Amino acid sequence: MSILESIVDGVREDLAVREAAIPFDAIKELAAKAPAPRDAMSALRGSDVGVIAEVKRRSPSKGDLAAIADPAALAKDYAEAGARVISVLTEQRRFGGSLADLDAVRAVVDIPVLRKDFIVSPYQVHEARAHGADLVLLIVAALEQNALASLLDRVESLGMTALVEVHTAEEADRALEAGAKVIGVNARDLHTLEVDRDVFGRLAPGLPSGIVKIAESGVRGPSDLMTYAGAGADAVLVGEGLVASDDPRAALIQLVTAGSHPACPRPSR
Ligand SMILES: O=C(O)c1ccccc1NCC(=O)[C@H](O)[C@H](O)COP(=O)(O)O
Repeated sequence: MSILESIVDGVREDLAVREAAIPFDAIKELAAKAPAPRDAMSALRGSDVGVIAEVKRRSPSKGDLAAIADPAALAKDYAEAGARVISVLTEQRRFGGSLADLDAVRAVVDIPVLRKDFIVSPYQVHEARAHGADLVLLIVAALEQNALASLLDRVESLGMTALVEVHTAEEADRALEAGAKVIGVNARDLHTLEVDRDVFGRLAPGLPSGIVKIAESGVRGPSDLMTYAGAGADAVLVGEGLVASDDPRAALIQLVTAGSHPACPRPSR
């Protein structure tokens, strides 16, 4: 069993517990009552290369990264430092996240918030909305094609944006076939955990110009952002490079400054 399959097994078990506590119809109702989602597409399509800053405590590849006792304070720092979007890992077993983290972040920032999890059920989409998420991650490698297309439709029907994650050319074709508008190319292979920063440069030229292109994983500083920008990234998604630094706010300011520097290649549309 690959690491991704084992994560998804745990996610399904935890989901069954939550669904027993709050049935599907009830979570749908809560989602319908939530304030309207923010416009994530506009946030991601800036004239500079943007940064999606992640709240990430630990990971299967690296173990503990940062304690993050106060996710709201970190999110405020991120927003003030110029993040375009905040990503909140809500998976509990491997990443130490929770929906409470999402609530805490949502309560203190006005920019779009991404629920980063292993979404395999419509329930989790409504749950994300009920907790104030504006975007939801859909990982192609974790989903059959029909499920991917129907979850994507559901995300959009709730006014949210789907960040559809791929790692191979075949997955990119599946994302496009499903109707993805925002595609994240993850440098990390979720089956082996190997990080290959060249994957974005190989896949991005094959994506249509209208697609918002996000480079995910492996950004440790401004030069990685510049490399992804040169390969056509609209934005980069950064976890470890921020949370494991001595000063996440300062580390993010460096990235945001690099993304808006005149020497930084601009997103082409
Ligand atoms: O980070 C991991 O080890 C990991 C393992 C298995 C599935 C997903 C994983 N990470 C999720 C992500 O995609 C990253 O949190 C995100 O792209 C940021 O990556 P990084 O900047 O390298 O922390």
